[in-house]
Amino acid sequence: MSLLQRLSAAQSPLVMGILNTTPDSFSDGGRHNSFDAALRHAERMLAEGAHIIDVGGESTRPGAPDVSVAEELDRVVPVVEGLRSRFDTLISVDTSAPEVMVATASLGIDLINDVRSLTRPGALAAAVASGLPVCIMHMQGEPRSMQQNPEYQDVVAEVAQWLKIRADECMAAGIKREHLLIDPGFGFGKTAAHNYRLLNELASLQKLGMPLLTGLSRKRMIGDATGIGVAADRVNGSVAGAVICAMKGAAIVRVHDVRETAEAMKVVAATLGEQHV
Ligand SMILES: Cn1c(SCC(=O)Nc2ccccc2)nc2c(=O)[nH]c(N)nc21
Repeated sequence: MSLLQRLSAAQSPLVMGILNTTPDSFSDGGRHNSFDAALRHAERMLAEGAHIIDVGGESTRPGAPDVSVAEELDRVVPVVEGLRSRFDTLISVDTSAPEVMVATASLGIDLINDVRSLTRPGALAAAVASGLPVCIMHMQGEPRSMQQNPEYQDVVAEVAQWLKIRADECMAAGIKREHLLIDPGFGFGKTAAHNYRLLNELASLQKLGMPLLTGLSRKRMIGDATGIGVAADRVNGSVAGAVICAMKGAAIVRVHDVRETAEAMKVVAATLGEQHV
């Protein structure tokens, strides 16, 4: 089934497993090992219940070095080919580069996941030409500086307004409305207070009429609330966040800890599924 078909059939959010292809995410740093390790990681996430694998070639952490398009292509294209040939899974590509969108669209991906919402030169045209569903995400500023001093009058209203305007611009450029997903961008130019206000009022974004994708897994906002400094140790808080997103209407949750999240989504499905007893 296509991504959109899966979304409409689901009783609880689809689980999007995060697959990092950046060599620094593997101890040896070698390219070959990174490829094998990435495919093994994807295989494990699929076995644990992931519906979508999100393949990213560029780290968007504050302070992360810029990655050339060539380097991003080198990391992402082989992994997408490997996933497509080995597994039956939905694939999203986490990129802002039009060249990467074009290259991976021809390989058969199911979603463009651009944290910059197609604002790079050529990205909007590439997304329109691909005919693929696109997730647009709110970010205040740029990854390098976005966390220095995030400020809003009303973060929920401003994020909603920004997403509506950007969605309208994408539709005006030729992206079909049913191909647009929206995302509040937890951690992208927000303080902990901003992030938790957005989480608490997530349901209000449903008025925009597009499926919600959320990604708070292992992020600083979870660390702030739990006092856990090491990202990989933030599993319980991340699963709690995914459940809150699910109960407030998220259609896709982007996570590191697939097994734990997929189990939690079964409890969500049991809860939300009981509409007519
Ligand atoms: C690619 N991508 C990212 S990368 C940032 C990240 O995971 N940081 C992070 C991860 C682990 C620990 C600390 C920070 N976040 C989103 C999101 O929230 N929504 C969508 N749609 N895509 C996204």
